[in-house]
Amino acid sequence: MNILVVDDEINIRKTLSICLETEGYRVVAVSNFEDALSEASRESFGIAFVDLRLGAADGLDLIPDLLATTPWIRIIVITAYATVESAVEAMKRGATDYLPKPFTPAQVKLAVRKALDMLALEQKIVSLKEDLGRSRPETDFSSSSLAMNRAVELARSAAPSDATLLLRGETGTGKSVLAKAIHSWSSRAARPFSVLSCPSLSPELLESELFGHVKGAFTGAVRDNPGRISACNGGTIFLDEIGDLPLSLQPKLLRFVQDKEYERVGDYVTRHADVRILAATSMDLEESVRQGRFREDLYYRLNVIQIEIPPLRERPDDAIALAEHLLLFFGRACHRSVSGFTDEVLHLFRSYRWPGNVRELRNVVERAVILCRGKRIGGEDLPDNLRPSQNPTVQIGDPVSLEQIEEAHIRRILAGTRSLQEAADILGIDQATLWRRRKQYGI
Ligand SMILES: Nc1ncnc2c1ncn2[C@@H]1O[C@H](COP(=O)(O)OP(=O)(O)OP(=O)(O)O)[C@@H](O)[C@H]1O
Repeated sequence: MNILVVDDEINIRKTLSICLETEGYRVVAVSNFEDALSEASRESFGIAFVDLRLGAADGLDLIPDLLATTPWIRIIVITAYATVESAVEAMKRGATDYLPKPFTPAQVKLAVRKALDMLALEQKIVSLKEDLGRSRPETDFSSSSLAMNRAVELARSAAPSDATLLLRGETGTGKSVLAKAIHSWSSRAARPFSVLSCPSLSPELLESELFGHVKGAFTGAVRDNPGRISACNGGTIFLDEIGDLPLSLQPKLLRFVQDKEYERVGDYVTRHADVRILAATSMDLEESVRQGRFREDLYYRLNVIQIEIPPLRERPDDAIALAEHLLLFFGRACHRSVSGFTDEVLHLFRSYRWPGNVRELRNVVERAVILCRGKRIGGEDLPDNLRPSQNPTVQIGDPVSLEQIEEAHIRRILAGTRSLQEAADILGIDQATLWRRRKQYGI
């Protein structure tokens, strides 16, 4: 945790620095308004102690400027001229606490603790909101597959280090949930975890989302954006489908991975942030390196430890165990008392290729729970593509939308091909487009 101290009295700067550093915080102490803003634009601070009288300047004016640069910062105002009015005004402008001079080390520590508790609570609320929004079944990593157990073991052993990890596996195998678990098993667990999906944004937006931008950097940049890296200081960023990171952005990410340094778009100030990078890919990254679409030096930096999640079709017992786990969750969520699957369904689950892996299984179980009218889920509750003997309901010329034709076609091609690259080649689209279609149709 970095703490900024802004006070024109050298003794206060020294005392506060000593007091906070003995508690293990990194402190940057400055004497004036300009230095405070310049430090805040260079580094990410969690807390700032701001004196209300900074020579001729008014510390109150610094509060909105600091918050504009670092929206999550907790500002504790300190002054020898404590009045109710100045305290109220400071709070109105966004300060979180008020410390009258002279103060004791115990008061300082208490104020910091309060600010940190509040920060932690806010982060927890954000992550709980995300979980609620997704209403996700609990992740279940138990497996009877040797390869899957090896992957989870490796993830657990590598979690406490700061090493960059590359998670590999087909779409829907659980790379994102494993990345989140790795973060929760690391010492960064109490700090933010952020996910950025590389194919989901244009190169320009991806750069500004990740590294931030300054006001006026491009059309539409109406205010400063600190970026995910800055907001995640002390935490972890998960870069999904890293193979789709545009070539133009790769040197910037490489520099950040190596030196933890970067610049916001439209800015020349070099910033530093302590963020662990986890990356994932469902592509053949080595092929992308050979074709010059992915930098070799970045590939090696990201690939310090590689964790391979096997596809679901290679672990049929897991498909059954996960299906039962998901059935419990969706049964409860949909208020249905469905007790299990018929033997026919269990057989289909074991033999099906699961091109969309756990994501597809999850969708299949959720749909079946909603449609099921009996006690157990039967073949009639499954989508047609799981029952190869059945005639597909969607055929060219049927009165259906183009989307339905597209979905059925993609499903059939995926079921008959050995790799995503092969499927993409047959469909005549690139892997990023195929990835977006699979997300769209839940395959
Ligand atoms: N072990 C698991 N237990 C429970 N649910 C899981 C598990 N693994 C994956 N899922 C569920 O499957 C879905 C897909 O998982 P996830 O998004 O992590 O896959 P992914 O490999 O990152 O996919 P993509 O490459 O498309 O981003 C999610 O809904 C997730 O909750």
